[in-house]
Amino acid sequence: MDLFQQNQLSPFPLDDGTVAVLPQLPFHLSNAEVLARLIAETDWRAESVILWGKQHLQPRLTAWHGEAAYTYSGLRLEPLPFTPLQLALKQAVEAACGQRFNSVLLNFYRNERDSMGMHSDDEAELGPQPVIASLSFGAERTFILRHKQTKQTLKLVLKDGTLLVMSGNTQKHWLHGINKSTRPIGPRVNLTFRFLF
Ligand SMILES: O=C(O)CCC(=O)C(=O)O
Ligand SMILES: [Fe+2]
Repeated sequence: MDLFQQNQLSPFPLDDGTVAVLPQLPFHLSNAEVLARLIAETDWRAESVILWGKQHLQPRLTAWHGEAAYTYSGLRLEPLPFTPLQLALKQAVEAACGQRFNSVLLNFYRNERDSMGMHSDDEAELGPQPVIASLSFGAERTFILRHKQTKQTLKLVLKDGTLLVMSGNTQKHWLHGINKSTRPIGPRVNLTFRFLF
């Protein structure tokens, strides 16, 4: 293996989309310290969303930080300013993927019962080819990608410190999500950095 490739994103083979993975984002703090600080310092919210006309509590906690409000599933999230830790993580992610971001959605999966339903991040304010940089800390969870037409399903285990970047037509042709599990799973925090136009 070429040692110089270890700090670079590697493409994950995918039809009709572009996904790349970096197993460990270079950062000056340990993954454990980042996880502990994100859990303790974030103003976590249990948000309700409207699905098929009914109000549901999301099966995870969230926070929205950055420069613009975000609207999805009938929910309008007013942004909080970036914290110093979030800004440092944003800079590390920007350096790794050569893209700028102005917002971040934080997701806190408290245990195996927390999840995220299959969706595309395809809101108009993300532009026609959104670049979404997803950074994970804590327990491993399986990230599922499902093609909207062919139903091809791919699974990727997202480990502590992993950066996954979706770009190109990924949101147009693929859904993604995180399933619940029957096996006990510890806490995980995921940050999805986005650019809102
Ligand atoms: O937790 C994850 O890995 C997925 C997060 C996600 O898809 C999102 O925030 O839109
Ligand atoms: Fe997403």
